[in-house]
Amino acid sequence: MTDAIRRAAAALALVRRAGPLSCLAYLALTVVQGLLPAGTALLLKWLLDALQPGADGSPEPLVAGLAGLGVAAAVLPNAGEYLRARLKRGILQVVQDRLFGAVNGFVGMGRFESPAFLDRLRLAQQAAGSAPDQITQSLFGLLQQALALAGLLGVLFVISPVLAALTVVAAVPALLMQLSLSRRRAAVARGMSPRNRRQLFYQQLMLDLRAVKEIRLFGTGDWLLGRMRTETRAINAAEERVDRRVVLTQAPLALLGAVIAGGGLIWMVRGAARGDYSAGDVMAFIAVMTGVQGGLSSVVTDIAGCHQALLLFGHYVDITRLPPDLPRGTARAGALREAVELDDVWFRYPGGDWILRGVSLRIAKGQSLALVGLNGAGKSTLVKLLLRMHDPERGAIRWDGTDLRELDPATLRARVSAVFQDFVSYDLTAAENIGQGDLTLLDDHARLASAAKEADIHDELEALPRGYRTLLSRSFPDEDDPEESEGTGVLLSGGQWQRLALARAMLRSGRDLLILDEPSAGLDAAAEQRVHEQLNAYRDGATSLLISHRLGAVRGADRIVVLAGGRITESGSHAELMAAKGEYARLFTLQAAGYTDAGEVLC
Ligand SMILES: Nc1ncnc2c1ncn2[C@@H]1O[C@H](COP(=O)(O)OP(=O)(O)OP(=O)(O)O)[C@@H](O)[C@H]1O
Repeated sequence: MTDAIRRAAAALALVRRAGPLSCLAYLALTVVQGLLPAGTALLLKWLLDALQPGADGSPEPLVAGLAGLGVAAAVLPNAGEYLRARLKRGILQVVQDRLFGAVNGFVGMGRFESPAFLDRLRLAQQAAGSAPDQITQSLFGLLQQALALAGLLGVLFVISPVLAALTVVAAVPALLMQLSLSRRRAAVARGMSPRNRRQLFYQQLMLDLRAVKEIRLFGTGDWLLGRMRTETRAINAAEERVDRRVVLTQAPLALLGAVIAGGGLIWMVRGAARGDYSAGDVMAFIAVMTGVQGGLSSVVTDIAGCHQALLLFGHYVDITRLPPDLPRGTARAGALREAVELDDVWFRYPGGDWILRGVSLRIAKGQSLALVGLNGAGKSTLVKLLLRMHDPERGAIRWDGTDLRELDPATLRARVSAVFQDFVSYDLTAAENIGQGDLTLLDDHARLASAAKEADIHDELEALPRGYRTLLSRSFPDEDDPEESEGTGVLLSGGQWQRLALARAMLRSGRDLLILDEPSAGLDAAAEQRVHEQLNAYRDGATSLLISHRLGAVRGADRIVVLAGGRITESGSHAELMAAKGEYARLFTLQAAGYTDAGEVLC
């Protein structure tokens, strides 16, 4: 209950923040609308009593009053709808800002790799879009209905206290039933969240340009459609079960209401025949009963809607109030003076086996270090730890002797530049794609072009239809030319994207540490050679970590380390490792033999 109050308070605070004036106006409208039914019933009773033979007083003012209330009843809902829509837009803006602000505030990436968290995030996103409006509507609706009911029950109480009491008592089971149903609905929404996300995944996959080719070639479209249908059917079946329960429980409750209303009318008519009630009383009773029945069912629906929205809204509130995923240090990472060191680092993903089992490694300032190892050895994981996307479970990583956990992560990351193996191809212009590396240089064409030159992609970008302003996507119309229905965007090749990602890293040149995770994957032989020449020149004297399966590219590094079985198993220069005849020498010889054989065949 306290949770519900806390969430309702949070939702109302949001509504007030989204539009204080609209909120006040909506409240005033709600109160006036709430008082309308009782006012109408009273005026009706007085009018009928005034029309009785021998009654004194003129009916005209009462007719005018009734007409006035009729106009108000017709006009006010429209004004209310306008205010509600206005509030809804404001609320949406605030909640989206807060939700995505909270998500962007996570230090690491562990939460994004947790299915349970992703389910909560989806529910929070859903709640952010609809719950505050639903809560406002149902809370204000409740206020309006409560006022209307209080007024109507007051009128009914004056006519017959017994009928008033019976009507209130009959509402209690309906209320309890609705609360239990809304709890069930929220549980279904929670239970269906993984299915909803999978359904969305299949939908997006079928629409994703990157997936279209494989789907066509492998003929997996119908299979994906079938999977999407299975999820949709399961979601529908769960919702259908709740809906059926709603209908089955509501029918007897409606019958109970009808019995009370019908019985009450018989009672009133008989009473009127005995002269206990006036014609105005009977008329007012009919108006009151109609209003009370409708009002009670609205109250019950509003409470249920509000309860359900509050349960859903809980996910939003929880996400926006989550504690930091990783402790956030406050010390500023200074310019690297000596080394970045991994000291007996152990790491595993939640529920998994150890990936790193006591890795100790020193990347000295000015040193170019290469890290090699088989697929799945943990090289990219080590990079994630260096950038503090995760914390080691045991051991520590130190930046000039300071544990990364003590550093402000933003200042640490500002000192590093990196190309990830799974870099992102943004649906943005070429300039913006490079500019993601340093947003302060987004409009500095000279710097963007110089980074592109270092990554050997400048000429190709310059040759695009709009040069650096060309949109690198076929998913959106060009913002500069929205009328062009065919779109003016261009798609780059895999190797061109790879070099663009490298340019993004190069824009951050001059940082203290450069991390290159497979920077030449997908490049043609000539481009690979040019890129590595550039990189070698760039890495000379700079502190860098290069990960590559192309051992020809790593041989020039000052030091090469081999990661195997979660540990550093070999370390030295290319010549030293070859002389040691260990795993590195085996892999290098294997690769070199492949080239030699090819050469021999060609010759
Ligand atoms: N988010 C994750 N959750 C669970 N396991 C993961 C996650 N990311 C990676 N792994 C696992 O950790 C291991 C190391 O993966 P990692 O990507 O670090 O290897 P790698 O050495 O970079 O491999 P490759 O040479 O193929 O790029 C793999 O077994 C992988 O399945």
